[in-house]
Amino acid sequence: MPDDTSPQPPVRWGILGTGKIAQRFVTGLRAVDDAEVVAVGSRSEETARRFADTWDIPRAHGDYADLAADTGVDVVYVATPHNVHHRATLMCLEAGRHVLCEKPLAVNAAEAAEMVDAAKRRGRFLMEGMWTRFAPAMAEVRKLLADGAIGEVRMVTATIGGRMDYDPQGRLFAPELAGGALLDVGVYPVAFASMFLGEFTGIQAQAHKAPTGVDAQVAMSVTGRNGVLGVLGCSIEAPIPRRADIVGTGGSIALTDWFCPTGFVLRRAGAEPEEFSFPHRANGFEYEVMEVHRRLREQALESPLMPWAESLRIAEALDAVRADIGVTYPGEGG
Ligand SMILES: NC(=O)C1=CN([C@@H]2O[C@H](COP(=O)(O)OP(=O)(O)OC[C@H]3O[C@@H](n4cnc5c(N)ncnc54)[C@H](OP(=O)(O)O)[C@@H]3O)[C@@H](O)[C@H]2O)C=CC1
Ligand SMILES: O=C1CO[C@H](CO)[C@@H](O)[C@@H]1O
Repeated sequence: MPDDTSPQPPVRWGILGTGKIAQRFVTGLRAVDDAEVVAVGSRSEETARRFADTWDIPRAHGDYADLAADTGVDVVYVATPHNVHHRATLMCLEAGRHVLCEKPLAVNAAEAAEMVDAAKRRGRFLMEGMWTRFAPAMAEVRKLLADGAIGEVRMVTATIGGRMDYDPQGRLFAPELAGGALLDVGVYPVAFASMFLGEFTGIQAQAHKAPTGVDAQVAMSVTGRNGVLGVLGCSIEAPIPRRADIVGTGGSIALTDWFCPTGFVLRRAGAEPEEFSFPHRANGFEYEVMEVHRRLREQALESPLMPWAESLRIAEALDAVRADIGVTYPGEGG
C-alpha cells in the first residue's frame, strides 16, 4: 500500500489552443515537479505539431475533439478565445477529462451554468483559471484579513488595462470572439471584488466602445450585501495601472500588479507601513497548476479558492455590466 510519502504519479496535462497564453502556461507548469504535458490540441495538424515540437510534447492532435478523447490526458487547459470556452470545455468534460478553463469561464452566465452542470453530471473537476487567486501573496492577504489586520473591509478598488493594438478581427475587439475589455481584463477586478463583497447586490457601469461595438473601457461601481463597496475599472485602449486597494476600518492593503501579485504594502492604522514580498517560483502560473493538482489528488470536483458558485456569480455580474453598457455578442439576442 502506498503511504503518504510515496511519490505520486504525475498529473498528465493536455493543452487546448496554442496561442500566447498557452505558452506562458506551459512555462509555469514546467516549474511544478509532478506536472507533465503529454498532449496538445489545435485546430490544425500543423500548429499542433509546431507547438508540440517547441515544447517537447509527445502527442499532437490536429483537432480539439481528438485531444478531448485522449485517455492518456487527466486534465485539459482550455486556452482559446472566450467564445470557444463553453464548447471546448463541454467536449472535454463529456469525454471524461478534467478541465481548467481560462477566464472568463464563459461568455455569459447561461453558458457557465451548463459547464458547471456538465462537470457535476460527469463527476469531473472544473475550475475557471483565475490565476490571481493562487499566488502566495494572495494567500497571505487572505490570512491577514482573517486575522483582522485592517479591521472590517469597507471598500475595494481595482483597475487593470493596457493599450492593445486595434484589430477588428482579433480576439480582443471582435464581437464574434466575445472580445471587449470587460471579458478580457474586467473579469479580474470583478473577481477580486467578489472575494470581499460576496454576492453583488448592485452594479452600475459606464463604457466607451470600440468601433466594433465591444467595450474598450469600462468603469464600474459595485455593492455587496455586507455594505462593502467596490470601484473597478478596465481598459484595452489605455495603460491603466494594475493597482488594487483593500480598505478596512483599521487600515489598508495596497497591491501593485495585483492581478498576480508578488507583494503588497500593509498599512495598519497608526503604524509604519509593512512591505511583504513573495517572488514567484516561475511566472505565476505554477500556483494555479499546483491548486489543480491539490484538488485532483483530493478527488474534489471544484476548488474552494475558485468555487463554481463564485464563477457563476462573477458571470452573472459580467452579464449585468454588459446589460448596463449595451454590449451583446452574436447569438445572444438582445
Ligand atoms: N491568465 C492570463 O493572464 C491570461 C489569460 N488569457 C486568456 O486566455 C485565452 C486565450 O488568450 P490568448 O492566448 O491571448 O489568445 P490567442 O489569440 O493568442 O490564442 C488563442 C488560441 O485559441 C485557438 N482558437 C480557437 N478558435 C479560435 C478563433 N476563432 N480565432 C483565434 N484563435 C482561436 C487558437 O489555437 P489553435 O490554432 O491552436 O487552435 C489560438 O492560438 C483567453 O480566454 C484569454 O482571456 C489571455 C492572456 C493572459
Ligand atoms: O488575462 C489577461 C491578462 O492580461 C492581458 C494583457 O496583458 C490580457 O489580454 C489577458 O487576457
